[in-house]
Amino acid sequence: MSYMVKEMFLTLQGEGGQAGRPAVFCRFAGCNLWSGREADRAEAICQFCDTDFVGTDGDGGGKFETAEKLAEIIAGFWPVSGSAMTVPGLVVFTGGEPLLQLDAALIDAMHARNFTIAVESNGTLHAPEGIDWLCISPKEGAALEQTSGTELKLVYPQPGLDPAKVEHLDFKHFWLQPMDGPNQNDNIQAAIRYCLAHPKWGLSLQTHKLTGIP
Ligand SMILES: C[S@@+](CC[C@H](N)C(=O)[O-])C[C@H]1O[C@@H](n2cnc3c(N)ncnc32)[C@H](O)[C@@H]1O
Ligand SMILES: Nc1nc2[nH]cc(C(=O)O)c2c(=O)[nH]1
Ligand code: SF4
Ligand SMILES: [Mg+2]
Repeated sequence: MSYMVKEMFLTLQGEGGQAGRPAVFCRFAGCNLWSGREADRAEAICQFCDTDFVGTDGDGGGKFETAEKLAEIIAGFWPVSGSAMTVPGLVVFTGGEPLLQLDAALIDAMHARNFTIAVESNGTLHAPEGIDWLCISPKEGAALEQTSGTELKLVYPQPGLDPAKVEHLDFKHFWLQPMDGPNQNDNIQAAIRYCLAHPKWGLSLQTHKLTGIP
C-alpha cells in the first residue's frame, strides 16, 4: 500500500507525557473528521483543528509507494544512525488521522530500524498492534472506538465532552490540553482549575508553540 504524507520533520514532541523528547514527526494527509478546507470547518465533526493536513506539499511530504521507502526516509531524519544509535529513535505518526494509513508493514519497518513508535489519534479507528506509545484524543460528536492506550489527551473544554465521561478508560496518563484559538487564555485557566480539583488529570501545554519550533 502507498502512503500520503503532508510533511515530515525532526522536532521535540511538544505535548503529553513525552514532551521535550526529540522525535521525527510524520504527518499523514487526510482526516475522517474534517476535510481540512476552511469552507467546511463549521460543518465538520471536529471544528477546532490547529493543523494543515491537506495534500502532500509540505516539507518532506509526498506519496510513498512502500513501507520500506517511507521508513527509510523517516530514519534519515534521525541525527544518529547505525552503531552510533545507542538508544532507539522516536517517530510520532500524526496527521490528519494517522490510523487511516498506518499499518503493520510500516510499524515493522520502523521497529526494524530501531525506532520507538508513537501515534497521535482521534480514537475513531482501532489501532493496529505494535504501537509503543498510543495517544488518543477524543472528539465530541465522534464515536470513540479505541478505548485503551498509553495516554488520553483531551482538548479542553469541549462542550458535551466532560472529562468525567472518559476518565474510567484504560490509559496510564490523563491530560487536559487547553484548546488553542480565540479563548486560549481562558481555556488554560479553566484546564488548570479542573486539574487542581480532579488530580487524575494533568495539564498538557503545547510547548512547541511556546518555543516557536514546529
Ligand atoms: C492535529 S491532531 C492529529 C492527530 C489526530 N487526528 C487527533 O486529533 O488526535 C494532533 C493533536 O492536536 C490536538 N489539537 C488539535 N487542534 C487543537 C487545538 N486547537 N488546541 C489544542 N489541541 C489541539 C488534537 O486533539 C491532537 O491531540
Ligand atoms: N512539536 C510538536 N509536537 C506535537 N505533538 C503533537 C503534534 C501534532 O500535531 O500531532 C505536534 C506538533 O505538531 N509539533
Ligand atoms: S481529528 Fe485531529 S486532525 Fe482531524 S480535524 Fe480533529 S484535530 Fe484535526
Ligand atoms: Mg500539531
